[in-house]
Amino acid sequence: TYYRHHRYIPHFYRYREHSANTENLLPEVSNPVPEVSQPGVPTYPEIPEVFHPAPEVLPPIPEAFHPVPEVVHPAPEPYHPPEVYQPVSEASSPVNMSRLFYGIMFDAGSTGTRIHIYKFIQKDPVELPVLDNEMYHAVKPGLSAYKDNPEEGGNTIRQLLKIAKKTVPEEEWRRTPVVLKATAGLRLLPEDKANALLKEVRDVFDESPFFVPNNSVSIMNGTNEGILAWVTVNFLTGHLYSNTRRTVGILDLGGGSTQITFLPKSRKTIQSAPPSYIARFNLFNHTYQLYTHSYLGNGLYAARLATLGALGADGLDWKIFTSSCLPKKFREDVTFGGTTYKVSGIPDGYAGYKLCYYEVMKVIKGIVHQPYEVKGSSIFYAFSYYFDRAVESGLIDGSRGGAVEVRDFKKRAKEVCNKMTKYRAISPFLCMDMTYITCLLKEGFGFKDSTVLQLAKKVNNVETSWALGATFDYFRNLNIH
Ligand SMILES: O=c1ccn([C@@H]2O[C@H](COP(=O)(O)OP(=O)(O)O)[C@@H](O)[C@H]2O)c(=O)[nH]1
Repeated sequence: TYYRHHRYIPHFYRYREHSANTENLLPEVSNPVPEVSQPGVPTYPEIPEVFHPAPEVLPPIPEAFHPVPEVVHPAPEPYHPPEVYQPVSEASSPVNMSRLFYGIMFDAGSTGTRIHIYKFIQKDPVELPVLDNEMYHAVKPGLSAYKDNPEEGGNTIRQLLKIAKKTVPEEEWRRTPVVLKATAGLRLLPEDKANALLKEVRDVFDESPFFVPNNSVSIMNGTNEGILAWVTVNFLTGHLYSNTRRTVGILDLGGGSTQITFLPKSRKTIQSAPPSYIARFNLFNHTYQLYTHSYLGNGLYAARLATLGALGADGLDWKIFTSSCLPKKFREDVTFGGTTYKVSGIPDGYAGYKLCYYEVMKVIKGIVHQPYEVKGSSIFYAFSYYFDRAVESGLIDGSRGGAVEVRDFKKRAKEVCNKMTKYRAISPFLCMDMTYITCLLKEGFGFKDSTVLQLAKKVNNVETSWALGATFDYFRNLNIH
């Protein structure tokens, strides 16, 4: 929680290694295009194909395929080991003849920097390549907090790279790409400050032993952020394996921005959307046309400040920003994106759900577009702060996640706001956050009370984040347009 920023020393707050289970199997590579290798540029096994037109009736699964129902189905053609693979030395190979490769993706978010180290295995010749596991690690605060001290920001990256060096075997370092993509935190900074941070990261990458591709450090645009999270979740849930139109939508609530992405079923959704909200990308012989939008300034932490009237305000040294969403006696300095604000409840005023709802409406009304189809029956996966707040408020169990209806958020928001003292210890912002989430879902996107949201932090043991999709995009250009 950022309001305790002054106690933050950048530190590792999560460390885990987990193996993706067999549902993360990547099906076989089809027709690998031999790559012309360029000096200094390592070559990789192709990210195997995750999209095959599914035959109408599935023939029995041959032994060569892991028998994972729904996720893997036999490819229509016999398997030919791709020719582009580099021989992998025995030392780096768990079993003889196995080929493995790694990808390192940094997520420089507004509230934290995370490293994802993905390990893919290509077993030869009868086994399929699998996404074997993800090493995930995070530090707080995010890079933007170092806007006036980029060197220190660079040190957080250096720290995380140490984990990469421990995770990736030394003989793989040289051909393991390291990429960083920044999201809302850097988008919200003045260009010169953001560029100084990016340059610092580039220098840190350059001094590392990993492969630093061209353009490996950048600010990602909101459209790509939405699409790549959609790719991750649909891959991990097995929806990219068959040629059905069945996919799941995603709702991502970050600190600075929020994304909604889904595959529209109805033409009207596409026709009635602002043209920039429709994006296309190619995934293995198929062009997907998605509804996607990222609302900059509508992430949870940016929305708090907007609700308080503090975002972009002047007189920050002396102004105190108040809200009826906060406990009356609450008073604290809060920091977001390296700027500190004085915030308080209304000591002799009213607090509670109704007033709070009215306040947060300002941040949403007329800003968030309601897609035509969202009232329909698509399944949406909601993660990031949707998940965190649902856990904090007791809506779901943190280790298992679960499905909730939009009306559950509303019910819990009312309870939290009308019993603020009870929830004060969990977070003084819980009422504001829960009310904002309710308002965003209902008044913003236009979800019905009965819409079911699948809340997840991980799917099949892999973080639900755009980072895996971005790694696919790196290895195999998805050609987002
Ligand atoms: O692999 C990840 C990446 C992010 N998050 C969560 O997603 C939110 C990230 O918001 P971020 O700081 O990235 O905001 P943005 O910059 O996207 O607005 C926080 O709840 C993180 O804990 C996560 O759970 N796993």
